[in-house]
Amino acid sequence: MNKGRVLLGMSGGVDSSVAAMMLQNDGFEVVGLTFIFSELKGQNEIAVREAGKLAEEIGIKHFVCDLRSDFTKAIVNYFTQEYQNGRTPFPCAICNPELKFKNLLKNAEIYHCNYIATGHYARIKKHNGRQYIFEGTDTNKDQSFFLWGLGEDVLNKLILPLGGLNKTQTRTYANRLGFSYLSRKKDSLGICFIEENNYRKFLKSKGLESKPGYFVDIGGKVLGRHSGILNYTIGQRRGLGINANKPMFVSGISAATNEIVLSDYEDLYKNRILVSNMKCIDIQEFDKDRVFTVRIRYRLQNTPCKVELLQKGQAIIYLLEPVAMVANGQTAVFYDGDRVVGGGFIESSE
Ligand SMILES: Nc1ncnc2c1ncn2[C@@H]1O[C@H](COP(=O)(O)OP(=O)(O)OP(=O)(O)O)[C@@H](O)[C@H]1O
Repeated sequence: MNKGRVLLGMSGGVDSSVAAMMLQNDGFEVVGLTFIFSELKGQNEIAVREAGKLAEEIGIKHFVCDLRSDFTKAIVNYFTQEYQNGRTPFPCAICNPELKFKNLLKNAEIYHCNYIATGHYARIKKHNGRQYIFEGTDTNKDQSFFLWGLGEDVLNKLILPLGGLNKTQTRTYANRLGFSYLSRKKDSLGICFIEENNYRKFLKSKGLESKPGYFVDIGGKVLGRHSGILNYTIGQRRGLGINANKPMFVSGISAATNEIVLSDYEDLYKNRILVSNMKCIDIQEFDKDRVFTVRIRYRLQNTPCKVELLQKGQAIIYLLEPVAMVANGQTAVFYDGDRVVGGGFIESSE
């Protein structure tokens, strides 16, 4: 049975490769598309070559789309700017809606595909008649956190074949179909456009200077010298080079004064977070008395909260239990159980 044509984002990795085979076995005509996002040469060549190889082996068409100049403008510039402003960027939250999925939709028209697909570990389901992202069933691998910015234009066409699998099942699937070389591939880690995950070296290569300044305590008292705000992250304890008689943590970064605020761990706990650029499927859901949960980093647990919408896409999150490690520039993603209801970018916290 032919279920229609689906355009699948193929990175050459095991997840999108298995997604291709699952879709094909499910009766879809699969068309593969590999984006070239970054200037990381070796990585692009591997992605294009590996995806092309699999496409040939399973008999599907495969195309390549060069997005390097858009990626530099939208993602690399945002990334460096955020660090310069003392914030901690989260590039996937911009890349997914603005580049990856937008261009999957655009190319789906070009290649006459009815659907789009990726190998993300998340599910798509209807709730009150509208499509939403839900957590993947494998909580360890769940990638719903990366997909909060997708609108209904994307969700109405998107298929996520791996949402109900765990990573072992994905590898077993590849093995079973005779693609054991795929099952041995390592997971991609860190930021895809940065070599060896060394973001400091990357920022330096983009001309960002580390300007030394002062470590201060919460009251503004000078505690020592730091090597430049680019070199520190919220919650950091190691490598501060401070002689204090108790553990000290980075609790604030100020680009305006070029200061890093150090404090006790308890001072990292926040009760309120201001977010901007909120996106959601149904704004009516955000009744300020309703309890959601919020996640403020990929690997952190969800915390119960209430959300008050403000003007111009801003909102205040009232955390029902205080949370540590809140970094400006990162994303806050709201859940109702395992359903993603929306998200936004963290502006400040107290
Ligand atoms: N360069 C790319 N071109 C097209 N699609 C991509 C590309 N990179 C990632 N994707 C799509 O986004 C999904 C999630 O990307 P992510 O970077 O998280 O990869 P991953 O979990 O390592 O998956 P994979 O094993 O397929 O590389 C991939 O499964 C794939 O469908």
